[in-house]
Amino acid sequence: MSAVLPKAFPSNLNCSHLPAKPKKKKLVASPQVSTKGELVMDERDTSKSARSAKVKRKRVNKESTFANTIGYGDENTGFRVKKKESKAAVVEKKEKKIAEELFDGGEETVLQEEEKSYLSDTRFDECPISQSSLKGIKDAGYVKMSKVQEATLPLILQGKDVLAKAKTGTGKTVAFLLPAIEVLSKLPSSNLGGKVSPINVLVLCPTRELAIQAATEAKKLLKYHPSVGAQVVIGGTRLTQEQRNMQANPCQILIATPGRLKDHIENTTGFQARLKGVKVLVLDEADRLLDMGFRRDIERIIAALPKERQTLLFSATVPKEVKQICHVAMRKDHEFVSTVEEGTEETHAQVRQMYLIAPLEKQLSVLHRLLTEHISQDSDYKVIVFCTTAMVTALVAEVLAGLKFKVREIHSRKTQAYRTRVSQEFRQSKGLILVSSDVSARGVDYPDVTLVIQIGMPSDREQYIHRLGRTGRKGKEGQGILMLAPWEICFLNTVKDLPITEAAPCQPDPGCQGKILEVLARIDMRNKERAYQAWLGYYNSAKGVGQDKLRLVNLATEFSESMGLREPPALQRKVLSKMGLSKVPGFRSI
Ligand SMILES: Nc1ncnc2c1ncn2[C@@H]1O[C@H](COP(=O)(O)OP(=O)(O)OP(=O)(O)O)[C@@H](O)[C@H]1O
Repeated sequence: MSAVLPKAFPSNLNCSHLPAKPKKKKLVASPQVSTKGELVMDERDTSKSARSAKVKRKRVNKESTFANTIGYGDENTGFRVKKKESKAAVVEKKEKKIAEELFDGGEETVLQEEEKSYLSDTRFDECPISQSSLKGIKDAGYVKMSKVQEATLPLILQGKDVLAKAKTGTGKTVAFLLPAIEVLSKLPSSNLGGKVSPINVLVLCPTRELAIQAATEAKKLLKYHPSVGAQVVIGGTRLTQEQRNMQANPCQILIATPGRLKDHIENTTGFQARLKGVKVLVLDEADRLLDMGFRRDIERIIAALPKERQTLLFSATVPKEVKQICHVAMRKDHEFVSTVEEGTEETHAQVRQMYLIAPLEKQLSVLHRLLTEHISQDSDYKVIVFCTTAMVTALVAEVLAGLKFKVREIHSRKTQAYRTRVSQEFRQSKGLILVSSDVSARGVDYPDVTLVIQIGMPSDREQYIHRLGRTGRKGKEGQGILMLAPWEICFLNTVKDLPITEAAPCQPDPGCQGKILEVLARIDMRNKERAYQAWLGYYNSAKGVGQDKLRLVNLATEFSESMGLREPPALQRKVLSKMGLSKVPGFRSI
């Protein structure tokens, strides 16, 4: 099913690359409903909307039946109440309320129908899991298992090592936490309860935000397991504080980022001994944790764990290399589970993907146009703009704030307290743009993100998929736009099997470039220098771009011009040397 894009996104806009968000149709009487109670569908309704229409039609029929019963019925008058007998006034009021609820519910039903795609038919209460876990699940509002949860639970409960692949936003966190908690709850009680109990479940996550989020999910599931505790150890917080927390509170489940965990292994008294209790090791975003950036830390951590343990690897992307090296962590006879059908895309069909090509000097004004269009279409907009590096993220956020967009920024140069606060705010907000580096690329579960924009080529295909996966979660619709400079087109080769289509060229608003230059002129020169250096560092090691150093000089100059600079900033000699660029003519150094 490649490249079939729902026509429900018409390209009838000024900026025609931006799909219009299908308007939620309220099921009050409207011209869309014929006198026969059928839904009149316009041309845009294709298979998906037709599916929704079925549900809507059901509601409409319900409405007319209900309307007949209570004396509504004139569709053209908006189901106004025909006042019959005055003694019926109270009843009428009640009925009207019910009718309103029914109609509001109609819209919700449509959404739920669409959202069901990631769920299986199996209910949690049909599974062999403890009452305490079931109560936690119920309180969390989960009734049916998602497909990946259904597929992995029996295997994990049998004690198998599992490598699991399932699309973004389909409930992988619960898929590994729930059975891990079940394994824990079956351990002899000597393993539980004491304040300095061994660590039994170790979950590793590549980013701090993700670790915090997994801990929050664990706490929901542990609500009725009073003697079991989950703690988090992540960078950017005080090591001593974490040491105290792990001493003072039950900590059978530890959720950690690799660097900080290694720090505890090396510096926290008694920690290694506690790790000897690990029965289940989880690598969330396993492909990321096993790539070169983390591999050493992971090997060091695994060396500190008992060999007799169960290991679970989860991710939305499992490239071949991961299958080849997963023996680093898992037993040979592990099971590979994928809920992504062979030959189908790893991205969601309900997320429309587009790319557009814009030279660097136009990218900010194109971004301005994309955001303005999107905001005008959807007052509940929630957008993530991904940038290549932390300092470029900071710069883009500053420009967008200067252009009066409602923006927050998140990247590794911010303190952890700030990151946690912004992350929390964005999770709960609507009408907000989050400009982010890859700290938000994987795993972070922000509900109802309407659009993901990626500026510049992502580090690889997997990162593209994970960033895109911040929208269209739990079966909802979403949009993704990848903005590339003309010389980044090579990246498209890596995603050519995905249904990503080219957008029509975008004409920025006249006058916008002038405003952007004004904003750029007000930005501190140091921020531009940092962005330039970071940009250079990123593309210097980017596949398909960084090899030709002479070309890189020109591209970096283009980037500095896009920030309104006449000449590129000078870099410290040692920085150029670290990047292997000190002998390349054309860079200015100090
Ligand atoms: N069975 C379920 N029913 C309803 N909602 C669920 C269920 N399981 C998980 N969820 C919710 O689905 C959302 C997505 O889950 P989660 O973040 O674990 O997805 P994921 O597959 O790990 O995504 P990613 O690949 O981006 O990390 C979360 O808000 C979670 O609370």
